[in-house]
Amino acid sequence: MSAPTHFPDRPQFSGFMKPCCLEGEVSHLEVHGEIPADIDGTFYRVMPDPQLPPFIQDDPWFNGDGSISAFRIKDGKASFKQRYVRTEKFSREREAKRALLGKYRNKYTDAVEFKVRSTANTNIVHFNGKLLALKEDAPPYALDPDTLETLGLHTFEGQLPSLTFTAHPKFDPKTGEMICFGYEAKGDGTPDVCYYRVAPDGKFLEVVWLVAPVVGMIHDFAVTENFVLFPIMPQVCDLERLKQGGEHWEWSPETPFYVGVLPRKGAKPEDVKWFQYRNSFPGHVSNAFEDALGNLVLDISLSDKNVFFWWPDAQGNAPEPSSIVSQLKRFVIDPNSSDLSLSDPEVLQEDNSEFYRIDDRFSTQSYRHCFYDMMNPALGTDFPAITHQLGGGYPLYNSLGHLDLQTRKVEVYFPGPTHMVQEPVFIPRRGSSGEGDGYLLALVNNYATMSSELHLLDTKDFTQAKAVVLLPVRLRQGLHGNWVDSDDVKS
Ligand SMILES: C=Cc1ccc(O)c(OC)c1
Ligand SMILES: [Fe+2]
Repeated sequence: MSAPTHFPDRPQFSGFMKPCCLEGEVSHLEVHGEIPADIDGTFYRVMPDPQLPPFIQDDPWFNGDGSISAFRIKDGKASFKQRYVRTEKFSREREAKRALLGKYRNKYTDAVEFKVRSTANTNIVHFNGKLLALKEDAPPYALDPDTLETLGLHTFEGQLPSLTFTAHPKFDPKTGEMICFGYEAKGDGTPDVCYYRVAPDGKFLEVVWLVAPVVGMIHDFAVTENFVLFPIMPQVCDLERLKQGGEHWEWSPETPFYVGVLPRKGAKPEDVKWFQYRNSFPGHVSNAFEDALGNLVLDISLSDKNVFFWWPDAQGNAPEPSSIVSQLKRFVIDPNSSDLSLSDPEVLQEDNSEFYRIDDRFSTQSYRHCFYDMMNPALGTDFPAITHQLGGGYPLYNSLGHLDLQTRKVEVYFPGPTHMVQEPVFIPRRGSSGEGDGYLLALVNNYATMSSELHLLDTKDFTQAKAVVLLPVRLRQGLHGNWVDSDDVKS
């Protein structure tokens, strides 16, 4: 197998999606407008960014090496640092000067044998003094929050019982506990789900092993005060297909959307209930909580179509990417019900939206404010001017939304006609405990300058930016990130 010397001429490697391959620091970023003086912390985010050209055909965006960006904000100023996670894959490929890892989550296509295949490219969370770089097929990699240096694979001093760790752990704001799971937890193609809770000091509190009704992707999940919910996408894995060098995932139009419901504490494996709804694609969770009647309220992105269109069904069918719409929907689930079919959810917001973020101090609790990415072409995006630079392989969003779940009013921030937004983070206003009172910060792709920007909004004045911070470089589309306040680091 000869190693390619350049990235392929495909949308996911072109235009704004051309790999960046950059590590470094900028000590003073250019600020337009004003960064409020009370903001003091770091915005960490991760993007898949292949260090070397893949040797397999049409490698999806999701298979790139995890590159961590850290934006430090203090005293109205912003600095920037970026470093790759030194995964086993990254380090061995750097040494070999060529790609060695094959297809997304298919070890049978690798050029060498890996102990851990993680690309650490999906989320970056702060826990117990460390950053954890997450990919749902492996344990976390731990990083130093200041230097972004990789400390190594993190198995919680050997307590981690699962081969896998979700990219979407949840944090209980009252207890500081981290609630997690892994799926395909006993290896590729296994239906085993491992649920676990970790105390703020890193000690495992509880482990429960479950068996899922289908080996499907469980990308995000939801937690309430007394329950956890596991939404399974109808993207299914088959070990024989993997062994033949095929894709890890295949869209299954016959498979329902399952939601597993398990008591959060003290559950036995047989306590899990698998509710089901008609075939649809569950995306990211906004939040979940228990209502006055003890029902579980699950606010989640839902699409009628296969959002991961690059993994088609067995016949090769996939939707036209521009036809895919996801909406924020609300399922109400009675955990004691013996009827396992879910009623139609309520549409909370009509727009095509994803990447919901909340005031995390209200995670697992009843909440009022939801912030998100949305796509509304009528806002004025100049598509003819930017289409050749968009790249592709993922849905795009041109604006930020704020939904008030009490009044159902929506506010929209449109960053400009040549811009697309990445996932935002919410920053509480210092000294204020009011839900949603603070700032929203998002990385923005500017296709006119072919560089990246941070846009900072005050949630009290949502429709215009308080500050726009310019980066001298382009950061390609990323996944998830989190705000780590300086207060949270000290305590
Ligand atoms: C957005 C979802 C998602 C799901 C699985 C992945 O491996 C991933 O990698 C970046 C992203
Ligand atoms: Fe995600």
